[in-house]
Amino acid sequence: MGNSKTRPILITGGGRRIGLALAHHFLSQQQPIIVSYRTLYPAIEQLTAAGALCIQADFSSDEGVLAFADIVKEKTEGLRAIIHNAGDWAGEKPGVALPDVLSRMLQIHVHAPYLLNHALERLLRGFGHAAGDIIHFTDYVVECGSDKHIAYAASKAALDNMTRSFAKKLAPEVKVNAIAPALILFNDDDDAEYRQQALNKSLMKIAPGEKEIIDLVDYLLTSCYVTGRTFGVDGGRPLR
Ligand SMILES: NC(=O)C1=CN([C@@H]2O[C@H](COP(=O)(O)OP(=O)(O)OC[C@H]3O[C@@H](n4cnc5c(N)ncnc54)[C@H](OP(=O)(O)O)[C@@H]3O)[C@@H](O)[C@H]2O)C=CC1
Ligand SMILES: Nc1nc2c(c(=O)[nH]1)N=C([C@H](O)[C@@H](O)CO)CN2
Repeated sequence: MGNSKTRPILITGGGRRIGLALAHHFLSQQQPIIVSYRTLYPAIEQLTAAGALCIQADFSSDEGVLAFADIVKEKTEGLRAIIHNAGDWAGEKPGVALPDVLSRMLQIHVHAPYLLNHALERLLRGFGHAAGDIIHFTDYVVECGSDKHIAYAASKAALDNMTRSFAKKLAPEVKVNAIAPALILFNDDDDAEYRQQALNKSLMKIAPGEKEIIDLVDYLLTSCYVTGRTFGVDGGRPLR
């Protein structure tokens, strides 16, 4: 049976930022990866050249999610882990229809992980105790809500709850955990005022970057016991 190093890790949304950093991290460890991407960035071509299996997928419809799952099942007999990184930070804004925001947030943060976990469960099982992992990327706002990203926070809260449901369903072969970040990375269009305000919201007052997430993912993958848990990576923001 495939050992953990031969079974690929699936990363959704691996074309940029945290997903891309995770992809490079695992490639540097000779860990095979499968990456879903929506936009064909040059980084995707670089990952392909480095040996990653990159599959184009748009999760904005259930059909797109399931079609991606079918391709994954054609390409591999097993998976070491699924890392649900793909996400969309949309707020309620004038001119944007509320049903569209809610539907978009639920689609990427709930429909996609829910359908992929069910469709790919077979690939995670059959390799022994705690031999498979699912990691959901939620958000610190699951704890406290967000007045400007209501649908986003609600969708991430649903994903947080699914962490415990899938942990019950898949144990002990597969562990299921969530990582709940607060500010990790700024976006390029974040201006200086926003950046200072955001930094001041945590005790640690930094945007730590992707390594903070990578190190926790590595820990979760090495554990044989931790499941059904959410790990805040938030710089002490709840204590502010
Ligand atoms: N960055 C941060 O500070 C924080 C991040 N998080 C969470 O961590 C995860 C990674 O964050 P970050 O790297 O900043 O994310 P980004 O927003 O930079 O990238 C998200 C990725 O998801 C992909 N994606 C979005 N919607 C879809 C879709 N409908 N179908 C397919 N792919 C899609 C994007 O593809 P494309 O590039 O083609 O659009 C992109 O590759 C996310 O789940 C996020 O919610 C949580 C809190 C803080
Ligand atoms: N898909 C994304 N989700 C989130 C992002 C992002 O850039 N892409 N950014 C954040 C913010 O950093 C927020 O945590 C700051 O308080 C949240 N989610």
